[in-house]
Amino acid sequence: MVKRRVHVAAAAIISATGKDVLIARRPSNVDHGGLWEFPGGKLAPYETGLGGLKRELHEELGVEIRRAQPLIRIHHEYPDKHILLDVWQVHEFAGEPFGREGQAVRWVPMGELFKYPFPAANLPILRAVMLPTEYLITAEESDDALFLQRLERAMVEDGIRLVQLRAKTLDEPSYLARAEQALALCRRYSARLLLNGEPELLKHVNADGVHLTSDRLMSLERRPIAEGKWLSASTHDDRQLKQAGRLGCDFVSLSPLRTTPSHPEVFPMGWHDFQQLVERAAMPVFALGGMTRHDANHARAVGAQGIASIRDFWK
Ligand SMILES: Nc1nc2c([nH]c(=O)n2[C@@H]2O[C@H](COP(=O)(O)OP(=O)(O)OP(=O)(O)O)[C@@H](O)[C@H]2O)c(=O)[nH]1
Ligand SMILES: [Mg+2]
Repeated sequence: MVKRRVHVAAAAIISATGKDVLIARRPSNVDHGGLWEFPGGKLAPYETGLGGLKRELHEELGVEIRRAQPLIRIHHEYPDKHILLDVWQVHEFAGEPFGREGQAVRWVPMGELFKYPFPAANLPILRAVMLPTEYLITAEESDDALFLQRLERAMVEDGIRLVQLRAKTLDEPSYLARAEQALALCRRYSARLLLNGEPELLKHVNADGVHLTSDRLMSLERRPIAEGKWLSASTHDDRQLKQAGRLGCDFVSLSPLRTTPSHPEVFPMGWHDFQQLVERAAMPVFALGGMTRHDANHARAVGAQGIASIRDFWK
């Protein structure tokens, strides 16, 4: 059977406070009826993603998009069709959204999205909505006080809300002690903290998740931590991205985009190859390797969640 290919544009509409997202319930008589969704619909052959989305949001909700940014593109195989979900984050709109087709419409705090039943293709979208555009990877720092001072600066001045504690030069007791302190600081700023290392570290420090090295990623047969915690991993190629998909990683970094002083011997992939890899990834992907905040918009334009960096946030 040759499957139908359907291109759908959908919107994660963000409230003015930045805290809530608008979802709608699909009528019971259609495909995936009764499930919740991000408003949108099928594109006509002549439409672009954003063009079609503007029409759909007008038809379904009575709103006009003022400012939108690509969020994530998902390819998903349903039994009867191949679907491309082209999802945009809408930051500004005109009009008061209501269910013009009689559908229920609701503003939901981002952290509560997981409580609603969505179609199977939507899981990566939920993750993307909850994740920020910037992922801070901490630098090696021998002094705990200086470490905490730099981490706090990044949260206060750069607005960092997602942190990976990478400290390869510390032994385990020192790492765990630093992790406790970093976690307390992250909690004050509502930032999430992932531990870089073995999944078992979570038994000692109740952080938000774990980041796996690519070697560790490839050695695992199943997701090593519960669904309630975030699982991320370092990836460098298609094979590792596929493995991340199999394990159910919530997001990954993909590197090296550019050459960096830390890995001068590694050949960089550049934006073209990066875009091709991201297009087939099953989860949000952060671009890593010589990235700065100035690259974030471009990273989003080629399908990434945003950028990950050590140096740009560590001052
Ligand atoms: N709009 C939307 N569709 C989704 C989402 N997730 C998902 O799997 N889909 C699927 O993508 C397809 C979109 O179709 P749709 O019913 O919204 O299309 P439409 O607004 O153009 O309606 P129509 O074809 O009935 O006129 C459906 O098969 C739907 O189940 C989502 O979050 N939002
Ligand atoms: Mg629709």
